[in-house]
Amino acid sequence: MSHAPNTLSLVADIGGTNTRVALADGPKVLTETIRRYANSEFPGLESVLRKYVEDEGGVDAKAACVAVAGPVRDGRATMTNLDWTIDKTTLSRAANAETVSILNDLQAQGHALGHLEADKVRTIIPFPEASDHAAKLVIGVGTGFNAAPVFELEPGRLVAPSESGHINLPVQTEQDMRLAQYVSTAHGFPSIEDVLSGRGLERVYAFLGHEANDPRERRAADIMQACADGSDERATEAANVFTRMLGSVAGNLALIQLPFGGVYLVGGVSRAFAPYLNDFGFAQAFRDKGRFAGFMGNFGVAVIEDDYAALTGSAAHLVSLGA
Ligand SMILES: Nc1ncnc2c1ncn2[C@@H]1O[C@H](COP(=O)(O)OP(=O)(O)OP(=O)(O)O)[C@@H](O)[C@H]1O
Repeated sequence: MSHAPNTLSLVADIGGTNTRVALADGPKVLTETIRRYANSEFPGLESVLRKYVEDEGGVDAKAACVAVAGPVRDGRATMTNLDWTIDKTTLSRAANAETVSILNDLQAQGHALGHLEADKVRTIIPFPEASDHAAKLVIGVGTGFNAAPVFELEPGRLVAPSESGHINLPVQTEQDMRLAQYVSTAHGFPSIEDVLSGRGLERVYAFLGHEANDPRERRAADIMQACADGSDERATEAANVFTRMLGSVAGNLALIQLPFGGVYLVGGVSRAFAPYLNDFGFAQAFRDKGRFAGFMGNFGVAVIEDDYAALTGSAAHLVSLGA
């Protein structure tokens, strides 16, 4: 398929395992152009984008934006598990575009808010009245954990990046303390991401086995499947522990950023947990902030059930740059 020149932009979401690439018309991602590539099969971003252009039968993009699961500094991204150089020079060469931008993937998720289909936003805690300009907060739980506040300013939207998955796990109960110690013994430091991620859920399951003197291991997707069919009590308990920790951490981040416009959970693990958050105590843990428990009622919470939201956010960001 070939498109008219200089009307479309090229967007990509580089995750821990896969890169998704698409074309966008303004903030709208053209779903029929979305393609997914396994990172392990490519030496770098340039070759993935070249393959995409080839697969699409030629692309002439006026702008390009990539969302990267890793910190971005001075237009250069580094990834924890991937030896790719991602900078503006590489991107403009690969995409042959005038305007290029590199975002952290959670920044892209923040830029997607307001551009997603209504049926992709699942309310967990109802949203109280808020002004259109109220701050929002996106929290990503997938291969890793991260968060980004979203501010509506006069010149446009600001989504501030962070690396909040790497701060200490909060400890409130005796069990939290033992879980933090368990993670610390294995990894030297108990970070939020060590528990609140796909691998983290597997770790919580292993921790419960360690506590019960009955060690067993299961993959994250199997744990959620066992939760759904009620076939493994430990899986249900692991999902409960995970949900309460997620509520507690989301509440902490809400108190730091004051997102009166809402908290949005994104990522593959958030989507897998969406049907369980209410039953497993997310709201109670979110509000469990002592004398600020009532104040926590200011924040609504929703799950974004759209695997391509980072692509939409990248496209929306290019529009805001005037591309
Ligand atoms: N059904 C499921 N229940 C719970 N966790 C799951 C499920 N399916 C996948 N996961 C976990 O979700 C994580 C992947 O999350 P996500 O889909 O957000 O990927 P990502 O971080 O964007 O990167 P990539 O697409 O490259 O994997 C993995 O840790 C995996 O174990």
